[in-house]
Amino acid sequence: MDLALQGSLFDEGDPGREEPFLPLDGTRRTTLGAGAWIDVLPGWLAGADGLFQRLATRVPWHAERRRMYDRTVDVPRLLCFYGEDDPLPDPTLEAAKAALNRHYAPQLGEPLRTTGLCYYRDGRDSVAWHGDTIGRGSTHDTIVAILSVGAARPLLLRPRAGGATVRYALGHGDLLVMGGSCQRTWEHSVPKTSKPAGPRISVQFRPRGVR
Ligand SMILES: O=C(O)CCC(=O)C(=O)O
Ligand SMILES: [Fe+2]
Repeated sequence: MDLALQGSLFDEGDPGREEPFLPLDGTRRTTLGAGAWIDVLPGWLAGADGLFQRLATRVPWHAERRRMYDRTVDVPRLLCFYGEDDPLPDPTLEAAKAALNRHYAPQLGEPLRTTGLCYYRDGRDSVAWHGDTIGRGSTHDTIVAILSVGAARPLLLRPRAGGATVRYALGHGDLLVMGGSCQRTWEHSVPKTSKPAGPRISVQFRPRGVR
């Protein structure tokens, strides 16, 4: 049973209302090595049912196909990308970005500007091992902040140089921030699962020129 969808029956979500965010000085930082770190704040967004429901129904999700070697394959998740000048599809995302920037922009030296959305319909949807290395993530330290709503799915991280994989179960309303060299010295993935998994939406905030 999908608790996110079930909960949303009771919380229609008022788009004008800002859901409460926990203060970001409550994040717990884990140093991964090679200059990479992760900040985690479970339950950052309380009452995330409304946001899940609004994004699921109002975002113009689209499927993509990508060329892989000699064939074209379906990207196994739905996508929608908002550039830095695009209005976001929900005021709670504007509030999330503003809160992240109050906390992270001083240490990053620039604000998070773009918003990528991924919709994982069920356990067959996934993202393969990668770093966000299109653009400056391949050469410079940066920050990618992820707000996860809906069903819990594990986000895995592994060092490019080889070594143990670390696993974070990202639940409804949780925040995970990848920082430092994480995009170029580590990779991350959300693996497929054969266990029943409800829908999950991942919201990624990135600075200009990182993708
Ligand atoms: O699902 C997630 O939270 C991760 C998505 C991701 O890594 C990406 O879109 O680059
Ligand atoms: Fe990524």
